[in-house]
Amino acid sequence: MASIFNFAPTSIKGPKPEGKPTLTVRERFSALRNLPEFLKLIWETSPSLTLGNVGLRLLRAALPPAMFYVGQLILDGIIGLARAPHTVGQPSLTPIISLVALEFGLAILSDALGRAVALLDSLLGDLFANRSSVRLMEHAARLDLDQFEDSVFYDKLERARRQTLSRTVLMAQVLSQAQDFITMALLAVGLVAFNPWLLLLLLIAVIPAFWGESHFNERSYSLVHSWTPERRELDYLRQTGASDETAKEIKIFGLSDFLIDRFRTLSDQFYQQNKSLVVRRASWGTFFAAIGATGYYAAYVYIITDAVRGQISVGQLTFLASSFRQMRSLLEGILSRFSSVAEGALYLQDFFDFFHMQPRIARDETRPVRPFPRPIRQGFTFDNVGFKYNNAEKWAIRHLNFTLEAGEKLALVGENGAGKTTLVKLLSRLYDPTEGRILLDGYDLREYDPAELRQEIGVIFQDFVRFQLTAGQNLAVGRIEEKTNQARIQSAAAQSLADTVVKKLPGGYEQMIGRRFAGGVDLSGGEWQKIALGRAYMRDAQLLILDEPTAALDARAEHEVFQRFADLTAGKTAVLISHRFSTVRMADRILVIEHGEFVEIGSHAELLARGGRYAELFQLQAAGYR
Ligand SMILES: Nc1ncnc2c1ncn2[C@@H]1O[C@H](COP(=O)(O)OP(=O)(O)OP(=O)(O)O)[C@@H](O)[C@H]1O
Repeated sequence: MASIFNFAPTSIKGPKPEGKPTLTVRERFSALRNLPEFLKLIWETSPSLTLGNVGLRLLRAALPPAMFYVGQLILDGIIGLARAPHTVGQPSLTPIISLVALEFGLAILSDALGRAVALLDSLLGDLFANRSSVRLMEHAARLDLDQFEDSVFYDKLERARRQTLSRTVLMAQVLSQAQDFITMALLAVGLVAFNPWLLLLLLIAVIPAFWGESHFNERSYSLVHSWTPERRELDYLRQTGASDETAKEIKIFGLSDFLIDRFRTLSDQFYQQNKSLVVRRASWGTFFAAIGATGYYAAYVYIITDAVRGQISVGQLTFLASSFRQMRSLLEGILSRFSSVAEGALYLQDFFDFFHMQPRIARDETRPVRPFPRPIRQGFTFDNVGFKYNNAEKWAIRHLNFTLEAGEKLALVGENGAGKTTLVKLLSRLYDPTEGRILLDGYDLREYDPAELRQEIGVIFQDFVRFQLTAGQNLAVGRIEEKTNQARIQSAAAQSLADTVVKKLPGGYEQMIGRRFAGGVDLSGGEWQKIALGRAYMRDAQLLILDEPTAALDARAEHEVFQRFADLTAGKTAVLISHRFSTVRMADRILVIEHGEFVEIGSHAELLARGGRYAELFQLQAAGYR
């Protein structure tokens, strides 16, 4: 992942090439195939709002030609009256007044419809954005942990996230496109009846503007696309530079200038590249618009000539001129919108790409799942297990063979980076082994439903999450279905010593903890750890895993926690990771790993007697206390 602390040669130094290689026209068109799926999503968001929106737009599409036609009738009527011989008597104005009233009615209707469509657009857009965000969160929750650890994934997630809001614009564009098409077709009927060549002239005149729009939209998409990692980094810098979690270290180490410089450099580079693009776009846009105007005025002169020669009436002249003007702007709008719709469809590709990513660790729907053993009889057997992280060169774990017996308390010992946490992640199927397999009661872990497996496992990681929630909710996350079960929350708190922490909080279990939200109270590292430990007791799991659960606890609290742990987990299987041998020695057996490989296993006494690696590490730590 791109990091601000990693100024590798890959970081941007000089100007970045502007985006990916240019997309071909075919690629641009083929992105349009995403539209039906997109429209389906809009429909599913709210069938009634979608129907209402389309219906009103259809009605509105027919209004401009109707109004122009009424305008023509009014003008011709007036001229007819003016030319009529006055001897016949006072001519009646009633038909003309009725026509004006009709045009007035149509004008009011058109305005009301426009506002109603805008209203429905915004309501539907809001619903769509909310629904997309929910789907995004749901889908992200299904994906595997290693997908989250991949920067390509983050880029996709980022692009999809940015899509949820801007897609509502695309929705309005697609619908407006259809509406304008209908208006244009109706106007074209009148124009073709007069002279089909004029329609052709109009089309040719707007093609350069269309091409220009389409070209620059594609360049702008490429620029934004290729800048995704840097934009993510910009967000990261903005967040890191000003957040409650980082303020302490940023002040102590005086990092703000460093972060701001990096932000400034990156944002300036993006600004410069974007500026050069928008300036070119504006210049070419002006030129192409002038070509469009030339076509329009050529046709206008042609129509005027016909009117002067008396081949068409003045009413027809205004009808044609208005139709022509309207068609030109409609056509320009349609064509330029077409390219932004095509651009939007390109972005949709990113949106759908994210949704098409599938987790690998999921229940195999084609095979019946093996029911989870209750109770576990034999335990978990590591059968030559090896694991390599994505994009990692070396094995994190290799050739691991041992059995975690049902009901035993196993401690994992090894130096930093030995592979202890990785082993635990494999046990809880956050990852699957790269080679070998893990058996539960003799069957591959993959044969069980991962969701059921995780229900039976309670893990507290060393980097547990400090949720900005109330104290009670922070405990309840261990079993969120029980969030209203106060008795259970309190009993879990008592077991993990978290009750002593909660007692001191002004709001007790209702107290918001963490500093992010109003009224929040922060806790010390050890106090947070007691709360996190409580999560393990909230869970009624058969296997409990504590990954350095006591590192931040004082000596007395640690001793007490483990005294209780032994009692509370009687009959359950437990795995403990700790660097403190006072804790480790309480386990039934201790597994020592080094560089991801098995070194030895046995009870504290056995391992000491053996005089191997464990004995050496133990003596080393004991010497420190002497
Ligand atoms: N998400 C990851 N992606 C790539 N490599 C990783 C990842 N997590 C851990 N590693 C690497 O895998 C190896 C084992 O890491 P692991 O976290 O299992 O060690 P550990 O024994 O728990 O260490 P510690 O005592 O420091 O917590 C290390 O070399 C580490 O750099």
